[in-house]
Amino acid sequence: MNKKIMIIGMPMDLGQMRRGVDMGPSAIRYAGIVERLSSLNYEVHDIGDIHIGRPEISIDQDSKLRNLELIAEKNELLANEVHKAIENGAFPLVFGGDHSIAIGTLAGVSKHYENLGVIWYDAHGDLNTAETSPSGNIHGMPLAASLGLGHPALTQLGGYAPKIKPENVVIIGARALDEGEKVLIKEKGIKVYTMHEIDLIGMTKVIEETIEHFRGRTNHVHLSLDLDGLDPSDAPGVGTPVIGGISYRESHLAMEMLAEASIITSAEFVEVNPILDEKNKTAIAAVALMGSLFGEKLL
Ligand SMILES: NC(=[NH2+])NCCC[C@H](N)C(=O)O
Ligand SMILES: [Mn+2]
Ligand SMILES: [Mn+2]
Repeated sequence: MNKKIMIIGMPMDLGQMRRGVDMGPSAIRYAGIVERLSSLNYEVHDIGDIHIGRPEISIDQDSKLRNLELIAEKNELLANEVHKAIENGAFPLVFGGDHSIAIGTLAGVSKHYENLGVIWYDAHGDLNTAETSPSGNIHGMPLAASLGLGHPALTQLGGYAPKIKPENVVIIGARALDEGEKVLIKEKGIKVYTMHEIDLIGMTKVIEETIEHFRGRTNHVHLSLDLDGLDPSDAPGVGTPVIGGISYRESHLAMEMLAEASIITSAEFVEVNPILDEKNKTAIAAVALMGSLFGEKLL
């Protein structure tokens, strides 16, 4: 694994309606991420947070694409930082913020790799567009936008689209999909491990198959880990919890197996909301998972 890590905080909360997710990057830092990765002999650079400057009163109450312009503008800044990190030979590690930031992260990463793979670890598909979204919240749209579907302000971020191809995407942990998302998954043939498959074959097989899926296709895989992919009992500090999720243990194993395969070349950990959390439990879980992703072992 790349021994140089660039941490980028993205305190975005405009992609959804619940306050507090802008404090996610602080909560993750408070849980000791820099010390954790440094102790694994990484050279860790923390560039701090991208400036979001959220207005106190949401300007866009009834939109089908709430806060579109601001989200696009701020994600452009994130894309530039992610791009710079890779240019400097570092592994970009982004802390959210709501999941709309994946639009910026992927715009920065995919510039470098023609066949970027993506693991979308999430209770949700985040495959909505303005037409299919039940909420108008852009954090439910980043995977669609990165595939080139949706409003041009999102799909054309960085000046090109699409960022990724449907055959290079693997969704893990899905258990809450909107009707339009189900149609899209079938239409595009996106590989999805729902909770049903995880229960049935186990996380070991799910990750083995995922690694196998990327082998020969690409050497660069981005991990977009939404903490709501985990069960709310293990990660209560998220804005859109869904019961019946992946356990902390299964997630830990998944990260260890990905570390062993050394296929992950960029990552983001999103949707940590310390206001909704219990004693920073969700950020602490995120930090432990990152430890495993970067090769931490007990013995
Ligand atoms: N990144 C997330 N937590 N997304 C939740 C999305 C929920 C729902 N599918 C929506 O579009 O509003
Ligand atoms: Mn989610
Ligand atoms: Mn998500």
